[in-house]
Amino acid sequence: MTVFCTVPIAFLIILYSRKFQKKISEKHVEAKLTASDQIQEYLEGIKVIKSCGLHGPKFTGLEKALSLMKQMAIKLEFGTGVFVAGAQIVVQAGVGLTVFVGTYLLTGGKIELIPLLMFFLIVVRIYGPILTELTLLPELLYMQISTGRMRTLFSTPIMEGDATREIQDYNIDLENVSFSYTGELSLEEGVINNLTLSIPANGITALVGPSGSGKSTLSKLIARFWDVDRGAVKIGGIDVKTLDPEHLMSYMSFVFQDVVLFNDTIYNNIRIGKLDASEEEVRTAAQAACCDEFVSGLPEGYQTILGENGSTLSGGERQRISIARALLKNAPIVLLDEATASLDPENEVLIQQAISRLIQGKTVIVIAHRLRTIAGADKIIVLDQGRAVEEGTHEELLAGKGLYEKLYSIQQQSLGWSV
Ligand SMILES: Nc1ncnc2c1ncn2[C@@H]1O[C@H](COP(=O)(O)OP(=O)(O)OP(=O)(O)O)[C@@H](O)[C@H]1O
Repeated sequence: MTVFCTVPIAFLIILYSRKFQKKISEKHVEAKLTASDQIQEYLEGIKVIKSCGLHGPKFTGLEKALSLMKQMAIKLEFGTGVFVAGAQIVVQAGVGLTVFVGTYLLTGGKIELIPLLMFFLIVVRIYGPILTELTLLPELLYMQISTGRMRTLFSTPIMEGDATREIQDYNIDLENVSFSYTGELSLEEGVINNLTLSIPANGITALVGPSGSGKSTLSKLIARFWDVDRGAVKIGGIDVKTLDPEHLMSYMSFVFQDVVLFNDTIYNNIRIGKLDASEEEVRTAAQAACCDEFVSGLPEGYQTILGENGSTLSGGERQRISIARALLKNAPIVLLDEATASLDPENEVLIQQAISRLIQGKTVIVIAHRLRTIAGADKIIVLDQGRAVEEGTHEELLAGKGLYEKLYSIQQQSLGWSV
């Protein structure tokens, strides 16, 4: 009798558990597909950002969200691992306990063999979907959160501002600027903290400081890659928040370490600096940036198609192309992120020559890593944990015996610190 009751119940449970399992898998696949579509869309957005580094950073708020998503992914991956391992232990212990109790009851004559086997079958069948669900639960949760964030991200209005207001002078002032990548300043120390400083027009201002002190972030806030959380960045007295990012960009050239090159001809890669430039202008810029010689040596010359992000060129050559672009653009403000990677002496000399042509008569902000290269700067600002801790010329700062002097001595001793 017991067998007759147990068998149909067992079949019903098996059937139901299969449906249940299938439902979970379908839900999982659906979530995964939605996420991958969004990721695809997101990556497209990132490509836009990269190109906007040259033309206009309207979408660079996306980059901020990317880093948030990265941090979240790391935390969730870790959490998922711990959770899944815990869930597996609990479920497997449950199966073990069932077998133990069943065997005990069988040997005590309190249950027959066939109902027991049926019971085991049911247990195994039920535990399967439970385990699957527990395993997938964190992943589903993760996808729900990340798709939610992506939705917010894509619905974020792009930066706007006046596209006609002319900047008359290029003094740059930061007034009590605070910024954090998470946008949660009240909860944590920002990357830039209540920073007030001024960068004079028509001179070279170097930003120095230990790694992570906020040099790159500061230069990108000036270019309105991101909006400050508190305070204001002003150029010629105009708050950059009120300016259209693309319009603001027309006043700036960038020579960053991570040069963005497109899978296009060298000619077109340089011309991005000024889309209506004539062939002669492109060549002149390339010559001034010490590119002409190596480009002319290539079988296809300026029509050589660069691989993905210029992978066919050396680091120094890529950088010189980005300088040619900046020279062609001829913007009054130049933001320069000095290369940290060691270049061979020949490339280093050529790059220095190209840079000195680029910065002539401009308002220049150099993010300096090797202090000896900025000893001649008009003003050096030393950052530490997002605060300006010292300001002055090279000589003044050395005499001050503060952080600059310390960093300089360390570099002099060639200990290889990146500052
Ligand atoms: N896109 C980002 N998302 C989140 N955090 C970031 C991002 N970019 C930089 N940070 C963080 O902000 C802090 C300041 O970074 P930043 O690159 O401005 O420093 P830096 O002084 O230029 O450093 P380095 O000399 O190493 O280039 C660091 O802690 C860094 O990890």
